[in-house]
Amino acid sequence: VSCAKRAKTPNSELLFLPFRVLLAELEAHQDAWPFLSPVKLKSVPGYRKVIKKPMDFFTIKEKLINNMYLNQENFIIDVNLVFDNCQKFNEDDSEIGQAGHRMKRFFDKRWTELLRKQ
Ligand SMILES: Cc1nnc(-c2cnn(C)c2N)n1CCCn1ccnc1
Repeated sequence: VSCAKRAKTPNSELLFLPFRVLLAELEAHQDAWPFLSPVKLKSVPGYRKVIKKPMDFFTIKEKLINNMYLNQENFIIDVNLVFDNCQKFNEDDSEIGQAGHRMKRFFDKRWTELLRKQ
């Protein structure tokens, strides 16, 4: 059975509700623009070579909707992959690099607030 089917129970929907809320907040953030959709590998020289596992907010949302996150850990790993890729490919003082640092700080803050509430 594919993971999508196995995780289709209602409580998993409930379990992942905070992630959908959190992801919506990330997407609505003013500094989210570099991360909203997959990097166009054909038009960004070097990206495919340097970044082994590209990730973006749209892809994360697709995986969430298709129940492909079997636990909280995998969701966090993908979100952090977005920011780690950004830091790897962009200088800290670049536009995109700065956006990535601000987004990571925002995510870390909201994630700990969410955890404390549970
Ligand atoms: C995310 C991310 N990390 N690096 C890039 C990127 C894309 N082109 N160049 C030269 C980069 N350093 N991106 C994607 C940024 C996507 N973007 C750029 C303008 N609007 C969205």
